[in-house]
Amino acid sequence: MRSSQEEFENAVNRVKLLKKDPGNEVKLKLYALYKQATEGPCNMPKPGVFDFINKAKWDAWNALGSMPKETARQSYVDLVSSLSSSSMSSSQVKPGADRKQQEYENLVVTSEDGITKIMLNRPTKKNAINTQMYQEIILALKAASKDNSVLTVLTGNGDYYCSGNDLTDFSGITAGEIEEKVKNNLDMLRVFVNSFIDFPKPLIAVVNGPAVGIAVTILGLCDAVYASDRATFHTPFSHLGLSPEGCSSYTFPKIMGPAKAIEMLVFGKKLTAEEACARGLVTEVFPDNTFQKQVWARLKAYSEFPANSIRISKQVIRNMEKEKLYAVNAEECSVLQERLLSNECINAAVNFLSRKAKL
Ligand SMILES: CCCCCCCCCCC/C=C/C(=O)SCCNC(=O)CCNC(=O)[C@H](O)C(C)(C)COP(=O)(O)OP(=O)(O)OC[C@H]1O[C@@H](n2cnc3c(N)ncnc32)[C@H](O)[C@@H]1OP(=O)(O)O
Repeated sequence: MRSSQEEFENAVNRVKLLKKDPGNEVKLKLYALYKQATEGPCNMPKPGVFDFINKAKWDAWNALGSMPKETARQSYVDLVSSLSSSSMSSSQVKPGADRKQQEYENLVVTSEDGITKIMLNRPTKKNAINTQMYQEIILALKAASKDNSVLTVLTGNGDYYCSGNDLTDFSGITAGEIEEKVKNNLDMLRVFVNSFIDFPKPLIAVVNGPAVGIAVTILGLCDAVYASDRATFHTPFSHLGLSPEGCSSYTFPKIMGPAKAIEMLVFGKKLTAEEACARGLVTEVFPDNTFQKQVWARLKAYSEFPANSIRISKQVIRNMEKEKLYAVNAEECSVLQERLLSNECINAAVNFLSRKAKL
C-alpha cells in the first residue's frame, strides 16, 4: 500500500521534470487522474460555460465517473512512465561502457569502478538544493539503487558540499499560493528523505566542504561520512524559524546523545569536521590537500568487496529501523508545515532574500 502511494508521489514529482510539454490533452488527463486519485469522483460544481479552462478540467475529471482511487493512481503512474521514457530517451546516452548516465540539470552522475557518484552541481549557489535538484536526487538514487554499482557516493562540486535548502524557493510567492506551495514541497521532501531511508546499498557522503541544513541532517541516514578538514556542519533551523528534518530529530540524539543533538539542531552550533567526527556524525576526517586522493582510494578498495554481501549486511543493519524512520520523517514534515507558514520563518526567508542576514 505504502509503496504504490510512494510510486504515485514519485510520478507527481517526475511530471515536473518532463523536458517536452506533453500537450493539453495529456495534461487534462493527468489532471483528471490526479484529482480522482487524491479526492475521488468529481465533487466540484460545474463551471460556467465561459470559464473554458476550468470547464475543460471539470469535464476531464467528471468523465472518470466512479473510477476507484487506486485505479486512478495506477493509471497516473503508467501515463507518467510512458511520458518520462519518451521525454528522456534523447538525453539518456553517453558512449562508454562504464560511464552510462542520464543527464541532469543540477547533478553530475557518473559510474566507474563499481561506484556511482552523485555530485551536486550548482557551485555558484554553494550547491543549494532547489526543487528540481530534490527531484533529480530522488531519481538518481532510484537509478543507483538498480544499477550494478557496489557503492553510491554523494558529494559536492566546488568549495561547498551543500548550503542546504534553496532559500529562494520562497521568492515570488503570493499570499494565496503559499499554503499549496508549502504542501507540495513537503510532499516532495518526504519522498526525498524516504529515498535515503530505502536506499539498499552502502551510501557514502564525501563532504568536500561546508554543509548546511538538510545537507547535514541527511548524513544521519548515510552509511559512512568522509569529510575534508575544511568542512563544517551547521543546522541553523532556529535562526530560520524552522525545525529539524531528514530524520535528524531521531538519528542525531541516537548518534551523539540528546544534549549534543540539541546543541546542533536547536541552538545551531556549527561544528568543525573534527568535532563532528568526535560526535560520531562523521566517520573520518582527511586533510583537505589529500582528501580526494585518500577518500577515493579507500572507496575503490571497498568497492572490490563482494557486492551482495555488503548490500545485504547494510540492509541487516538498517532495515530494522525503517518503519520508525518513515514515521519520524512524516512527523517532521508535518511540524515543518506549520513552521514554514510561521512569521518567524517567513521573516528569516525575507531577510535572506534581501541580503540583510548572513548566517
Ligand atoms: C514556500 C516554499 C517553501 C519551500 C521549502 C520547502 C522545503 C522544506 C525544507 C525546509 C528545511 C530546511 C532545510 C535547510 O536546509 S535550512 C538551511 C538553509 N540554508 C541556509 O540557511 C544557508 C544560506 N546561505 C548562507 O548563509 C550563505 O550563502 C553561505 C554561508 C552558505 C555562504 O556564504 P558566502 O558568503 O560564502 O557566499 P554567498 O552568500 O555569496 O553565496 C554565493 C551564492 O550562493 C547563494 N546561496 C548560498 N546558499 C544558498 C541557499 N541556501 N539558498 C539559495 N541561495 C544560496 C547566495 O545567495 C549567493 O548567490 P548570488 O551570487 O546570486 O548572490
